[in-house]
Amino acid sequence: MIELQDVHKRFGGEAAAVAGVSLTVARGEIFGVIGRSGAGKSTLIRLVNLLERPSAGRVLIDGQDVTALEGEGLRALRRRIGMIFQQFGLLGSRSVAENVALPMKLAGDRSGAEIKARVAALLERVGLADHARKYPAQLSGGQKQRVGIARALATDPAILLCDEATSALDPETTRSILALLDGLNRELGLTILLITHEMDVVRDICDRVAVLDRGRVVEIGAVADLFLKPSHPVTRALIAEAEHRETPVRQAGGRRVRVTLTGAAAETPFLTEATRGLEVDLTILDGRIGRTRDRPYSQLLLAVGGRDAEQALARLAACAELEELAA
Ligand SMILES: Nc1ncnc2c1ncn2[C@@H]1O[C@H](COP(=O)(O)OP(=O)(O)OP(=O)(O)O)[C@@H](O)[C@H]1O
Repeated sequence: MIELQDVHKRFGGEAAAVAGVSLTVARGEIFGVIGRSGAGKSTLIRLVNLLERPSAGRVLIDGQDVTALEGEGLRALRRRIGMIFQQFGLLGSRSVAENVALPMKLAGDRSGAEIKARVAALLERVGLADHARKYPAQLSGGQKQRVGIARALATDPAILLCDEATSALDPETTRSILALLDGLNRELGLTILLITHEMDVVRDICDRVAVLDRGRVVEIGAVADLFLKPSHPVTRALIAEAEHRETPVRQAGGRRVRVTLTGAAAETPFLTEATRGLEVDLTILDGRIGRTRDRPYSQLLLAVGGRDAEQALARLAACAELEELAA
């Protein structure tokens, strides 16, 4: 659906903002790109709808090379790709309904009555049916982003690009906007490419994620895999920051193992089962329990000692992924 092939973007003589990125976003997927400030995220997402032109490489949408599109071809592409922004990008002099109607008016392929009906339906869907006549300045940040989403969907795009769409919002409003995007993805099969510097956003809503560092993808994969077994230092640091913690502070004797379970197994009493009837000293040194978009996970750092430690570890290994760490 979205395919970037060895895409580069250089501004003047500076180091390349995007330095050879290749990735594919499947139809109907929510794909996240995460990275620190300056990593090249905004540039990357703007290359998809050609708000920026690649210096080298190709951008394909549904198999079509769009890199060289101009004029009507480019306008048609932008109607297939909606976009929302951190600062919402609404026109302050237009009402909510007028903001949402604008892309349809510009496209010029719907009657006034059709536009009116579609604006009403879109505002209803984003929960703003009662705010059509208001102006952006009268809305909260979350409401403004809802207008942004309605406007982005006005031309019925198959793809939605989200450029730090929740970064200006508080945590609760962020969750409500993510829930809206999640629902739209499921209902409409909307493909969503989002960029963010927040690992929480990726964990809650994305299917897959790429980590961008200095214009390059340093790690890519399913969110649960990357989140629970990060291999690149940048990924590790982003996760540690999101969880507000350093590596474990507790100490205990015995063998140190990291136990990871995802899916239904994560919600079983696996510690009880692993130690039932055994003489084991089990200390939980650290733990992460939560869920990614599609599955629950439990990841515990344990110290396992006592006479039957071996047996308990064997039982754990049978139901979980087990990684032994240096003591
Ligand atoms: N129009 C431009 N002209 C010159 N340099 C640019 C332009 N846009 C971006 N850059 C540079 O490209 C690099 C990547 O910027 P970009 O905004 O894509 O990163 P980012 O990961 O989105 O960061 P942030 O989250 O801070 O926006 C930076 O060094 C930036 O200064």
